[in-house]
Amino acid sequence: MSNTYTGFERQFIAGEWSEGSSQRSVEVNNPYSGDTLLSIGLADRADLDRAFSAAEKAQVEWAARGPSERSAVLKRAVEIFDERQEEIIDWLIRESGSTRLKATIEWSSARGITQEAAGMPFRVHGTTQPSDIPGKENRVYRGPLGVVGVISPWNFPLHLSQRSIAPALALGNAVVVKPAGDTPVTGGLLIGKILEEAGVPAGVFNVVVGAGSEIGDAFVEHRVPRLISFTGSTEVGRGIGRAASGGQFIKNVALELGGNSPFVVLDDADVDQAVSAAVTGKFLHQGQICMAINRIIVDQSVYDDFVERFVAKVKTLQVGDPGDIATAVGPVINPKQREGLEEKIATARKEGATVLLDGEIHGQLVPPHVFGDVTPDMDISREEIFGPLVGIQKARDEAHALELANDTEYGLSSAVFSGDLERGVRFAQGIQAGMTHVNDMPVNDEPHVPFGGEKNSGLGRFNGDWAIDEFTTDHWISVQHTPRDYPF
Ligand SMILES: NC(=O)C1=CN([C@@H]2O[C@H](COP(=O)(O)OP(=O)(O)OC[C@H]3O[C@@H](n4cnc5c(N)ncnc54)[C@H](OP(=O)(O)O)[C@@H]3O)[C@@H](O)[C@H]2O)C=CC1
Ligand SMILES: O=C(O)c1ccc(O)c(O)c1
Repeated sequence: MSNTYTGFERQFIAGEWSEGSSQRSVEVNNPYSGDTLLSIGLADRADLDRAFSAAEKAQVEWAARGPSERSAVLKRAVEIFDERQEEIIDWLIRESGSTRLKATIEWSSARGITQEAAGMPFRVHGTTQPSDIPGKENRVYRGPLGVVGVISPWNFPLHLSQRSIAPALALGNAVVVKPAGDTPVTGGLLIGKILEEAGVPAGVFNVVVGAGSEIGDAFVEHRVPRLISFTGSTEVGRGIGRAASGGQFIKNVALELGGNSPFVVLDDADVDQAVSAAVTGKFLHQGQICMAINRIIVDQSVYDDFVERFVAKVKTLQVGDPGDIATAVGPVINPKQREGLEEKIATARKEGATVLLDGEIHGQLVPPHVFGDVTPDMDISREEIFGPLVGIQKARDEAHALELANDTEYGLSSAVFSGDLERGVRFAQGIQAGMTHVNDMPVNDEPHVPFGGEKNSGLGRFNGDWAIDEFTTDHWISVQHTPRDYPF
């Protein structure tokens, strides 16, 4: 393995590391120390055009390569993930404020989807279909879309880019990615270095670092991309969906948006196990996970016992330096997110929630806050928190717990604890969500199972066969073997 990667102050376009052409630049800061990690000149629309043109040109030859060739590049990328594990984890800690535990989980997730994608070139199947027309043979060819545009967020920047990039490339597409402004390295440029080292041809993979507000619309409305794969807020996702389907160049969208995950504890649950799952499912990455617990709903018969044990366990969490292996709760990503959490805390208090646990905020370190006697109409129940805060609601019975769980515009992940697994499954089937975990936390993702949401949590699914569906398309070709009789 060569020395650690350098030269992240540039765009990665057409296989070249080049200065951004925008007049604007962005400083990338360590959310914990405040240190400036790097400054990068942003991409402008001309850079964006160059990236999409390079991708469009390179994609044709890339798609024509045999499945083994495309697979080999992704297998090499997996080896590089292994060789550079500590370097990758260190960047996640410094750029996104990930604790060492979370950064290791994210490294593993991104490696895992890359490994899963390495097998995808051999899993693309066409079909033949019967025909009622004499002499006609119906063939359905499944092939790549062309160029895929990826827009990713700052919370799991490496994995939430790679889980679109790796399958798209494996299936013969080319990719242009726009990472979040807070995490241009782990959200895109680091992937560029890895894929460049792995042998991806020039132009097949491109990274444009630019403000969503400056090039976002141009990115989505561009003539070249056939799909926009977006992960981020529901608010921005709505606009992207409109622009992609309503612009001059219509294209598909895959939207993985906000969540409001309910964590339900039924009257026959193992309370100790439920408490352990709830603490990790809420406070991993300071709650900045789309699947993170957003509402805890506990049957009235075990409410007091759960609250006492939950608060006691949360008090033991170490808040501080994300590089310290003992730290459970690190910094939130930026001052804007911290200010939003301060507002949520004040609103919860004003709306009458009982403060069960709070603490002093220092810089971007927001200690866990727990509120009791929360009602479904409170802001802390209705909006995605995306931070280390949580409200606990009391359910009269199972039916009321399900009513509370579904009282949300979102439907991403969810969880239910019960001493009877099949009762838990029956309850899960009543939850309006893309994912539900029985006797586990809602924070789960595996590279071969469908990941995605319902309602305002988005459109589409990631991983495994679902990614193959997402990043390929069908072309029906009929072959008329014998002359056809026409009425005119
Ligand atoms: N479901 C999930 O996984 C996530 C949900 N969220 C939710 O979103 C909230 C805000 O987080 P935030 O990171 O600001 O999320 P955003 O949705 O604002 O940003 C996500 C990505 O979209 C880009 N973007 C922003 N505006 C546009 C646009 N008009 N066109 C194209 N791309 C655009 C951003 O670029 P840029 O960084 O340059 O603005 C970033 O790369 C969080 O508090 C949380 O509630 C956030 C992250 C992940
Ligand atoms: O959207 C998210 O926050 C998120 C985080 C981690 C994952 O593995 C994932 O699939 C999504």
